[in-house]
Amino acid sequence: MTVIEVNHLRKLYHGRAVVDDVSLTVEEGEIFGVLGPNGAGKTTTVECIAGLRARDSGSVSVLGLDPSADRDELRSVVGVQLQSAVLPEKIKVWEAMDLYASFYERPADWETLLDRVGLAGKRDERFGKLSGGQKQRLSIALALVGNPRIAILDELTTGLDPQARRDTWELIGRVRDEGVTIVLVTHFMEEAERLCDRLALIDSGRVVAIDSPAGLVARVERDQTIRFRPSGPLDDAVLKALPEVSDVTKSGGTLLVSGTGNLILAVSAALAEHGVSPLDLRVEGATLDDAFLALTGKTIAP
Ligand SMILES: Nc1ncnc2c1ncn2[C@@H]1O[C@H](COP(=O)(O)OP(=O)(O)OP(=O)(O)O)[C@@H](O)[C@H]1O
Repeated sequence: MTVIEVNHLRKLYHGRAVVDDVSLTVEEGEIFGVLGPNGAGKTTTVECIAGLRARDSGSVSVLGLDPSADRDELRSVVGVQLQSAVLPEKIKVWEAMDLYASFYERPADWETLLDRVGLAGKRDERFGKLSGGQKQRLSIALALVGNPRIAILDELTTGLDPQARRDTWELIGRVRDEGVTIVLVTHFMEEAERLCDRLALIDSGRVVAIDSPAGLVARVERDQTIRFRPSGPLDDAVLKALPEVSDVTKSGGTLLVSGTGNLILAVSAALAEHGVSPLDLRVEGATLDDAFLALTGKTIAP
């Protein structure tokens, strides 16, 4: 079931279109990513979906509601976590949860929610004393306190260390498993690749492609590269003779073999035939950034 439908969305600031032509649909129960470089119009797009900004043209439907006309109804079904935390430093964790819960007719039990985001032990801590990861998890709990069917999360893990980032991804996966549809704005390729079922790549206010992460990467015709240390002597000619292999280079004791098709299978079989094992084997393929580059001529990474 489609829960969000955006058609030809356009938003101007001072006469400049920052969202120029965005069309997308989000299906119930998926994690839908909005990925693109800084300033691409991602936040503005989701703010129009959440009813926080008025669009200039185009249509937006969220669970059958129009965000610009049905704001109150929308608020009870859509939870939003925005980029910057707006809580006062001195507010305690439980006070923030209690306050946000009071905005809703049928709020979630916030004690259970705090437990789910791993903050039960911090209920009496002041917001200003929380670590970056804890603040982020609190903002996720606040976005979920109204029992939303859709959660919109903007730059979820910016500023977090790698462990806190992975913990947050795991949390979001669990929230989705409980039935909440998630729209995730990000400029982290790894986050998009690991977490999202489908992604809209956005550049300069326009959607350049929508697909699964694997589907986007598969659009890039790029050689794969395999790196390994051969366990014994091996004549390069053995590998070069394989139709899948386009190039073989040596760097110290490491071989770099590039090619297309089922390269790994072909190389492994040839090595096995010659009694050689590939040590420290690594496979490098195309990434989402390669896909973005192929589609726009630009890279997402700053
Ligand atoms: N209220 C505003 N008034 C004027 N310009 C704005 C306003 N909000 C955003 N912009 C501009 O609109 C463009 C798109 O901003 P937006 O925040 O939607 O991009 P983004 O893709 O989310 O990027 P980021 O990841 O940097 O937030 C940017 O050039 C930004 O400076």
